[in-house]
Parts: sequence; structure tokens; C-alpha cells
Amino acid sequence: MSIKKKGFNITIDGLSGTGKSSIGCQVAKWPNFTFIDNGLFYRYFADRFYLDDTIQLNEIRLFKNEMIGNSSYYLKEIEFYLQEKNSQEKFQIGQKASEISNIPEIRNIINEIIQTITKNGGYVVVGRDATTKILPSARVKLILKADFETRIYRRAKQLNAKEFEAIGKVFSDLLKRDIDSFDLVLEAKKVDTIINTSDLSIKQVVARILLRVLWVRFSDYNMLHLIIFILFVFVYTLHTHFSESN
Ligand SMILES: Nc1ncnc2c1ncn2[C@@H]1O[C@H](COP(=O)(O)OP(=O)(O)OP(=O)(O)O)[C@@H](O)[C@H]1O
Ligand SMILES: Nc1ccn([C@H]2C[C@H](O)[C@@H](COP(=O)(O)O)O2)c(=O)n1
Repeated sequence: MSIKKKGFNITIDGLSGTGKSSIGCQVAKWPNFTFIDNGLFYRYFADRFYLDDTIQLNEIRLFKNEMIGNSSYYLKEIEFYLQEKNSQEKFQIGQKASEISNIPEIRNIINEIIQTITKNGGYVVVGRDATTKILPSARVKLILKADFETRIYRRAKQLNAKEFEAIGKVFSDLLKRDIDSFDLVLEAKKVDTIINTSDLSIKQVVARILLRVLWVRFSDYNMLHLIIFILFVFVYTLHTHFSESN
């Protein structure tokens, strides 16, 4: 049973540190889907097009078409471009990304790029509004959540923050990101399946999501058979009805 079906996309939203990126890229592996981290777009745009306190909207508009025309190249470029930054740079880029995410045109451009790239299916998109705004028609839509303390612990471990001051920075950064994303996640929470990852390992969360993917795909499969069966019964009944009346 192939999961790579026309139009089959998976979206995963959640606050910072809930595990979207680590889990999303694992989820993408088994059905051989392409992973897209929506937050990376904001970061890439912020670092490339927000120079000397000026947002280069024209450049961004041109870039949109370039990226749509050559999506597999640019998805890799965005991923690797940011991997090369050190943690201080990443922190600053994150702050600029948060600023540009308040500009509606930039949000629309990013959403449009992702919608166009994913239109044939085969993608796992993670972010904060992937389930509600970007791909509300995705076949599997999930929200990850985790306690605030768990998320601080995970982020501090990830950044190797051990000193009181460093942990304080993690705390305030996470709080700010939560406040920035509050509306988006609140909106998403209304409609989707929520998984609390606080007491689950990455593997356990991935397994749950893949089970859900299989279930959705399996119900498609059964539904198709059910429809064929009903059609068959209908045609057969018509056939016997008309042969009896002749
Ligand atoms: N279920 C889990 N159990 C233990 N550690 C986890 C779990 N999920 C994620 N982590 C760890 O927590 C850290 C943060 O996870 P990740 O970067 O995937 O979160 P995120 O939701 O994508 O955050 P952001 O939105 O800030 O990018 C990573 O180091 C990751 O390995
Ligand atoms: N759907 C999204 C995704 C991201 N942002 C903003 C919020 C963050 O400040 C920034 C970077 O995201 P991250 O890499 O931390 O996931 O981009 C957003 O507003 N909407």
C-alpha cells in the first residue's frame, strides 16, 4: 500500500521545543516524503533579505518565483545555509525572523511558495500555521504540545546551556516565541489531533504519527473498496432487475 499518493501531505504544528523539526524529519523518512520546516523560511528570508534594517520586499517577490521554479534546489539551500551559522548567529537570525513574520506580505509569500511546491503531495510540513493556513486540506494534521519546563529542558540541552544566565536566556527566548505564536497555535488547536510529547521519546511520537498516517491511508483504501462494492451491487441489481423484466 503506497503512502505516496496524489495530494497526500502531512502537517505538524506546535510551539517551540515541542519537537516539530526532529519529529517531522523522521516522519518524512518512511513514506519517503520531503520535509519542509516552515520556520526555516522565515529565518532564511530574515538573513538574506533583511539587511541594514531594511526589508527587501522586491527581492523577496522575485525570489518567490525563482524558488517555485527550482524548489528541490532551494529546499536544500535553505536547510544548508542555516546549518552553517553558529549559535550566536542563529539566535540573532531567529529574532529577525520573528520581526519579519509580522509582515502579512511575507507570510503570504511563504505560504504561497509552500502551497505551490506541495500541491501534488508527498510532503511533511512543520510550523505554526501549516495545519490552519498553509495546508488546511492536508490529509494528516497534527499539533504537538509539551509542558513549558520540558521544552526549556530540551532547548537548554540542545544549546548546551548549563549556566544560570544561559538557561535564563533560553527561558526568556522561549517565552517570547510562545507569545509571538500564541494566536497561531490557539487557532490550530481547534481543529487537529493533539499529541503531548512531554513524556514520550522522539521514537514514540514518530510511531504514533506513522500509525495515524497508516490509518488515514488505510481508510482511503477501504473506502475505495466500499465504493467499488456499492457500485458493483448497484449495477448487479439493475442488471438482474432488467433481465427479469425482459
Ligand atoms: N519527544 C522528545 N523527547 C526528548 N527530546 C525531544 C523530543 N522531541 C524533541 N526533543 C529534543 O528537543 C529539542 C528541540 O526539538 P525541535 O527543535 O525538534 O523542536 P521544535 O518544535 O522544532 O522547535 P522550534 O520551533 O524552536 O524549531 C531537540 O534537541 C530535540 O532532540
Ligand atoms: N509558521 C510560522 C513559522 C515560523 N514563524 C516565525 C516564528 C519564529 O520567530 C521564526 C522562526 O521559526 P522557528 O525556526 O523557531 O520555528 O519564524 C512564524 O511566525 N510562523
